[in-house]
Amino acid sequence: MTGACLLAGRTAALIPAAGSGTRLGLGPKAFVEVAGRSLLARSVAALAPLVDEVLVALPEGLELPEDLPARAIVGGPTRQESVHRLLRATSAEIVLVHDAARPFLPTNVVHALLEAIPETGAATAALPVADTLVRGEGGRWGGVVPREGLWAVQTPQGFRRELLLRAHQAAHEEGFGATDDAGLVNRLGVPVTLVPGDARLFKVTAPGDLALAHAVAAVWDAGADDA
Ligand SMILES: Nc1ccn([C@@H]2O[C@H](COP(=O)(O)OP(=O)(O)OP(=O)(O)O)[C@@H](O)[C@H]2O)c(=O)n1
Ligand SMILES: C[C@](O)(CO)[C@H](O)COP(=O)(O)O
Repeated sequence: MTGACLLAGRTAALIPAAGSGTRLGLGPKAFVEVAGRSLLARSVAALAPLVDEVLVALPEGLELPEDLPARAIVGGPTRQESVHRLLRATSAEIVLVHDAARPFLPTNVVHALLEAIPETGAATAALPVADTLVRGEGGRWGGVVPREGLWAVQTPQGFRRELLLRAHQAAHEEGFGATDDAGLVNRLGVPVTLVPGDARLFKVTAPGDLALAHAVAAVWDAGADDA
């Protein structure tokens, strides 16, 4: 439990995996396989050795494969609600929230995140934006958005559980929706530390991402996470 030892208290990995995978179009996405292993199995395998427990939110009616070292709960209608339920299902002091849909998680990113959490109680993996950004207006170039200072946010995201639970409860009561958990915490006025992510941590979202995932798996599965 190398990573967990950096922090006092128990650490849990919370994996929202209850999505329907509409954009990918192959059924519940967490169960889609890349080179013989599901996205969920890959995410669980990356985190289990680094934390005290792994909790997974699944679509209603689906079960966790027996060989995965994790505990399952039923997820909610949105990613935010799935994470809220996961938070209420653990008593760990530190939580790492990681999309099942990001199957290639390098160990060094988890270690960097665990080291960063004590600073403010919240940290996320993210990458500086490297492409030119433009606003699209009716399918046409609507003007450049300066990319200086812009980061693309990934998971995992790490928090003191009490802080993230407070952020989720506030959002829930106010009917506020966000696309990630760090955004909910920052909304409370708490700074979120940005930790360098990794290009291989891309989210499998659309069919084209699956081809990329197969290519990464060929290298990843041969040489662990320093591929
Ligand atoms: N109600 C939901 C929706 C999403 N997720 C999870 O949140 C992560 C990121 O979501 P996304 O990539 O959008 O997955 P889906 O919701 O399955 O995709 P889509 O929007 O194409 O249906 C995924 O691991 C997904 O399983 C979840 O736990 N509960
Ligand atoms: C949480 C996330 O992966 C960070 O980039 C992202 O916001 C999830 O977005 P989605 O539209 O729910 O896939």
